Amino acid sequence: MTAYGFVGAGEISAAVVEGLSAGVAQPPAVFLSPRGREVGRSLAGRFPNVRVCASNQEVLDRADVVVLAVRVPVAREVAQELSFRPEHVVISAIAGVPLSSLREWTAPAGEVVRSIPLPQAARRQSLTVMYPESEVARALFTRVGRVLVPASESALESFTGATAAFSAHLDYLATIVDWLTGHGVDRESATAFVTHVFGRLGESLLERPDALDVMTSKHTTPGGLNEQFRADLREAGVPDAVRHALDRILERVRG
Ligand SMILES: NC(=O)C1=CN([C@@H]2O[C@H](COP(=O)(O)OP(=O)(O)OC[C@H]3O[C@@H](n4cnc5c(N)ncnc54)[C@H](OP(=O)(O)O)[C@@H]3O)[C@@H](O)[C@H]2O)C=CC1
Repeated sequence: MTAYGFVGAGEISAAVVEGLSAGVAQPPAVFLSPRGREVGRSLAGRFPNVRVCASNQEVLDRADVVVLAVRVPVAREVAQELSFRPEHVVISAIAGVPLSSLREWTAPAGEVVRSIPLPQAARRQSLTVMYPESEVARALFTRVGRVLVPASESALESFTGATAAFSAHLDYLATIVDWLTGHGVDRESATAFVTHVFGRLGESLLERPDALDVMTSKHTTPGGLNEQFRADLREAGVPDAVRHALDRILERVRG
């Protein structure tokens, strides 16, 4: 069975490793780099298939499939210090580092793939965007959810841009909670209501491919309250602000 190595044992590696291991009858062998000691120790303590190596190079020596999951500023230095082999398949989770750089840093590795695994990998519910198509990367990410391969590297970068919207989305929900608490509702009830309503809305969106259009029109009765609220936000320039902010993220992602 394929052995997986992870250089960078932080939040996203922990999610993928948990998805590969938790409750799996025959989990693959997983080798972790020594940095991020807390995460590594915890994963190795929970899962017998997981081992923390003495060095980043040991990870490469033990695994043919190597996931790079360090932060952008250290990525070049970390990769260039290592000796890759032609048999290595390198799967980068690092946002904003193009395939051309990754190939240069990891030569003579045989295959290099970019990916955007999601934290839901821990529950095997990631929808991992990856590029280019790769049987080996697909096999890894299918173990922790589903896979989406866009038409180009540039499209993968657009998906990276979209991931920047998570926090603002949660902030929008927190604004509604705050507004409720300023209008006669205690914080606990406000939070319970908002997380319930929008959590269930999220579940409904997953049910069918056209759900976004269908749900939007279902919740926009002509002359109704939702229509008025949406029109107010549009008039205030919210969609344009979202597009502009995403454009700025994409510029940053593309360096
Ligand atoms: N979090 C997410 O949802 C997603 C993250 N990504 C990408 O994955 C990458 C990692 O993100 P994330 O997991 O959140 O970051 P974290 O900061 O949680 O993890 C990064 C890990 O890299 C370790 N590290 C630092 N220097 C080295 C080194 N020289 N050798 C080996 N390991 C090192 C850190 O160790 P220490 O703690 O000791 O500093 C830390 O454990 C980023 O590039 C990010 O863009 C991609 C998709 C989703």
